[in-house]
Amino acid sequence: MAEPLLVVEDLVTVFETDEGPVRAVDGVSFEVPRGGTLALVGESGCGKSVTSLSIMGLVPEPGHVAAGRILFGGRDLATMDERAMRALRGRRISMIFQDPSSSLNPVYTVGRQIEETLRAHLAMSAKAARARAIELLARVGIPAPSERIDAYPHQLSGGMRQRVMIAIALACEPELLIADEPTTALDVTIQAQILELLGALQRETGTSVILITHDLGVVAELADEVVVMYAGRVVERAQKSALFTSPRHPYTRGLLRSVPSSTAVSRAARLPTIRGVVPDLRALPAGCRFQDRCEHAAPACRDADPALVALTMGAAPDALSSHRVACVRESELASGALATQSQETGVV
Ligand SMILES: Nc1ncnc2c1ncn2[C@@H]1O[C@H](COP(=O)(O)OP(=O)(O)OP(=O)(O)O)[C@@H](O)[C@H]1O
Repeated sequence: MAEPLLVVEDLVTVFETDEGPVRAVDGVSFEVPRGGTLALVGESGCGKSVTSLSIMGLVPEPGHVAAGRILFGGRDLATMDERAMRALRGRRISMIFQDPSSSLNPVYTVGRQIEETLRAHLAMSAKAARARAIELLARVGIPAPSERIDAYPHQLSGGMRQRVMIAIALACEPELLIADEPTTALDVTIQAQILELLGALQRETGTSVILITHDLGVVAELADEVVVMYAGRVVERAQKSALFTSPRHPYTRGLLRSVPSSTAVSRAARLPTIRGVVPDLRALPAGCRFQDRCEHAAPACRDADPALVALTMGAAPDALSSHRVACVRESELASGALATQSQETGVV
């Protein structure tokens, strides 16, 4: 198998707060294949954004990467100094955020902002950068790009601003694009257009993508592999089709309970509400972090925080090595031993 572009290994990111340390990301591991799209999903506060900020070297104070490795092109980003990170950011790794209004500078034209990215990393002349910026605006579907290049962000719609952000992110043809809820701030028709654009650009450029989302419709549309996070940990990881057709962790089952199959996921399929609340990261229960919300919780679930392990039974052969789940009752659930209880009570 080809070497992955990015390997995140046992990543721990901690915020040192007045109430004590908060392990926002606690032993997270995954790989991003070249040209592939990995989705990070989970409820608000589970650590998706902190994971991506850790990769970018942008964890805000009082946070820091406390352990683990983030291997990219043979180098560990977790220990890289800020100067080296700055050379990578925007060049080899880019990020688009949820709200383009807060990422674009309101006092500069969009053209200037694209040109600055190009010139900072690619040693281009002003003239060449302007020509390339117009090309990029055209590529992301902005009409009349040679006029819009001189527009200020407030003169563009939200969807157009997000297209500009995508143009900036892809300006230097990065190997990895991190898209953090890229369509959440947009209305539904524009969301579909932006997703289509992201998919098309990815196919065209071969850029690897980490997609952070609450939206299972977005996952169904763009992801190859899915990492499900809960309270700072990965609870399940699988190829998209395996995850949608045979989710194994009770939390993933809960998230997907109203979703019949990957092909039938509607664009509006947001994460449904699961009873109970996410535990306070400063006062986690002993054992599995999901136990208080899990209908299958048993005394064994309090013994230890379950490790993420490859499935032992019932997985499609080609998914065996990649479908992993962190639940001590996984094989009972898979064998159907707990199915009756599940049918009686409704899943999670
Ligand atoms: N600046 C901060 N100070 C202290 N704790 C923080 C800070 N930022 C994040 N955290 C902690 O990290 C946890 C994970 O946050 P993160 O933003 O990664 O969640 P998320 O899954 O991306 O949520 P959302 O979908 O709402 O963006 C939070 O629940 C919080 O406990």
